[in-house]
Amino acid sequence: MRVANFARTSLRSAALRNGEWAACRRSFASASLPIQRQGIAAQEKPSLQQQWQSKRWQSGSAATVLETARQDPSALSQIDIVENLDPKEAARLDKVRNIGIAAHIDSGKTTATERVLFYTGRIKDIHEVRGRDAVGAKMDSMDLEREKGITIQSAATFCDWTKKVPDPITGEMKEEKYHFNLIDTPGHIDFTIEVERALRVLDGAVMILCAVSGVQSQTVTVDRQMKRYNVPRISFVNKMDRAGANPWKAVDGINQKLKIPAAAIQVPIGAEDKFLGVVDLIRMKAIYSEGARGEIVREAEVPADLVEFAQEKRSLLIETLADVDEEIAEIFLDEKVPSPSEIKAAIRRATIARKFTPVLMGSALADKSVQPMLDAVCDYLPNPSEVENLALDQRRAEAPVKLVSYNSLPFVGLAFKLEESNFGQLTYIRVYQGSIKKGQNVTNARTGQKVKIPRIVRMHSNEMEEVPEIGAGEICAVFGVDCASGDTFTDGGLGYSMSSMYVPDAVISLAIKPKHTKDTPNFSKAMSRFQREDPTFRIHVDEESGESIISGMGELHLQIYVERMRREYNVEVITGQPQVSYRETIQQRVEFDHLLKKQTGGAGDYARVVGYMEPSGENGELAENRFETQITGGTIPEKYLFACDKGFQASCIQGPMLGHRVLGASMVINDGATHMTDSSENAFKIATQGAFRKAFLAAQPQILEPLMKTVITAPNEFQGNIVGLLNKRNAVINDTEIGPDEFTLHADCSLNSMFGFSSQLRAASQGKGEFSMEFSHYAPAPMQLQKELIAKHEKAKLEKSKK
Ligand SMILES: Nc1nc2c(ncn2[C@@H]2O[C@H](COP(=O)(O)OP(=O)(O)OP(=O)(O)O)[C@@H](O)[C@H]2O)c(=O)[nH]1
Repeated sequence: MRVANFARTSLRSAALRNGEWAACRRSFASASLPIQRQGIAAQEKPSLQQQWQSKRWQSGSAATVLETARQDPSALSQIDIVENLDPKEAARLDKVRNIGIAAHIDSGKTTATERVLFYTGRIKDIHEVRGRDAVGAKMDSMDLEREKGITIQSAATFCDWTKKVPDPITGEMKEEKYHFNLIDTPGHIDFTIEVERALRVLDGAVMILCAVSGVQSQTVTVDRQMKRYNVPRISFVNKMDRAGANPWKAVDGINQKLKIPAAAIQVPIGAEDKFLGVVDLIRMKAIYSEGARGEIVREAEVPADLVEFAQEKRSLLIETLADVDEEIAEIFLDEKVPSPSEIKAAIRRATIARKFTPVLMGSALADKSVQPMLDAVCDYLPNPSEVENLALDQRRAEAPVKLVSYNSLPFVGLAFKLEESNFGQLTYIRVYQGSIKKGQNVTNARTGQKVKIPRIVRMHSNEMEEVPEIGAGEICAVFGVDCASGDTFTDGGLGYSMSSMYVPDAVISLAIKPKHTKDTPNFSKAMSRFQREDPTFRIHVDEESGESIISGMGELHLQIYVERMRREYNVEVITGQPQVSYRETIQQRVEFDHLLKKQTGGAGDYARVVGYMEPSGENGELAENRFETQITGGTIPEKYLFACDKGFQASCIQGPMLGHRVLGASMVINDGATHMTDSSENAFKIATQGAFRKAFLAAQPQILEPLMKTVITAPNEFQGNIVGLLNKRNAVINDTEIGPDEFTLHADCSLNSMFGFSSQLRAASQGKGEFSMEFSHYAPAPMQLQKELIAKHEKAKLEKSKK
């Protein structure tokens, strides 16, 4: 990395000698400014933009610019608008930050958010998670969250932060007001969809780490999610007051485990119960949080005994930045020391480009050093105009178009979360372009339906504040809009749609029914609400047993819904044992020629389908199910082929072996026959299902089970016991890190073997071990298990047929 930078730097030096440095620097700065969302590779300067720029210089008129944007928004970039079009709009956006707080379980996300709300004047008092006053933190508004001390649903809020900045000329302190839209997310993997949808719509994130544990299993998951949505982040090492706190372990973890260049921009003053504050390495100032709740921020000289250490860490910060930022590399190579403003600008550029994360530290619980973290949000995370968001223009063959956070452009927003409230469905919307007003008509891009927005609110946890309008780049919630999570709304005929969030597969299921039949209507109501709100929670009726089966991300996920049913809908339920969600697949190609022919008087059924089934992936890899038709000569008309596709999709939902979903199967229909009077869409659907079943069972079928990435941390003395537990479960241990006190073990375990593991781990580690599990992939289940599952399934079918 550094070698590459050296090469670039010498080019840069040549440019400098030729007096081109200023131009070169401008073009570098603007090319690296916007970050790209939705996974489309960043372009340097699109030609359309260049065309547009020349247009801008020719016309020089704001009205023409706006008209061009309306006719062809793809010809504009955020930089053009923000820097050149409307200074007022640019100034508004410059002070907006849409941020999420995400981290491993129990790192202190909710505790830190509570301080943010207090220091920004949003709440009057601080209440703790599981605090003695039994009030609970503001963002954990659900009773269950307060009782269990865990966050279950993400909660949105907004607040204004007044940052004090020195005037560059006079040096006098002046105030700058920033507006934050903030989402606190759950840490537990079972509620991971909440993190997915928050990160999908946020522009930046604060990744919290524990000062004792550093990078933990869920930190790795959250890191993956941030990378999925190209979200830049700052890192905050919390719990500096805890015994054994060591922020450098977290910094190393980010560099080594998450592979993100990271450097501390602060060093701690004191540690554990003597933790007093931090040294700001950029300005070389000590910052203390004082007053009853740390509300007084006092700056002082760096304590003498810390000067040398702080200098050392400052040099390390500059060195790390030189690796990821060309301007600092240049200064570094010239053996000069960059100024504080040069360091800050480099951190901002590199963070927004996702090449670097600055690391801050503090203790939310001890009310220490939270305010500098808020300043860092303003300094280093992007404003909405610095993030490139794309939509697909459905009227122009889904051509990607840039959305511009500019109020006067047509409205485009994404519904990222639904919630049932006393006043009807509440839909959370991120406004990407244009503004949205109360009473305005908007169109749902998926359904084409036009809806009127009767009410707009800003959410503050479970409270809401009604507003008449929300501008571009903001987050709000609206009432009375019937839609699905992930729908795009636009002004009239804009025809744009945005990509939705990633929804992981359910891995666990259980049979459920109301205890008393009188509760059935409420049971159904609750089920349909939970399904609408949470795309990872699903319900279906098992055709063979007739039971309702709910499925989700883990035991806790399903338990929470069972509990919510009791509390919120007054429905007691009976549940079966949690079951693993298996998958069924095939291993070889099989041809079929299936005829459905029924003549029972009157109109009969006739359909013949010919083709083959084979694994849909190559070289034994699993791929999505695929249906294809290769009919020549019209032996099966188009409308019947459509019915065949439906038959295929239905067969994939309940596989022929266990009734679990099918994965990795491909079906091709290349011939067939119809009958003048007896053929129908239904006949072709049933014929395809019949062909599927026969061919599937002949194609070396196999049952797949979910394998879970499992991470266990425990004190070193229990390592033997825990490895023993894993061996009994045939787990594959991939890695073990041994620290001075604790070890961390990474293993792949089958979900089936992990039932009851938490109590056994507790027993094997005197309650000191922790583990987390996340779905990794599907793999063939052991032969013996496959046989047992099939036998059990056949037995259940037989018993049902006897009834
Ligand atoms: N010692 C210490 N404890 C802390 C600190 N911050 C939070 N805690 C404690 O850690 C526990 C978890 O805190 P939360 O704020 O609920 O953590 P979270 O990350 O929001 O938790 P989930 O959303 O459930 O993953 C609580 O008991 C807090 O009091 C800190 O700075 N120091």
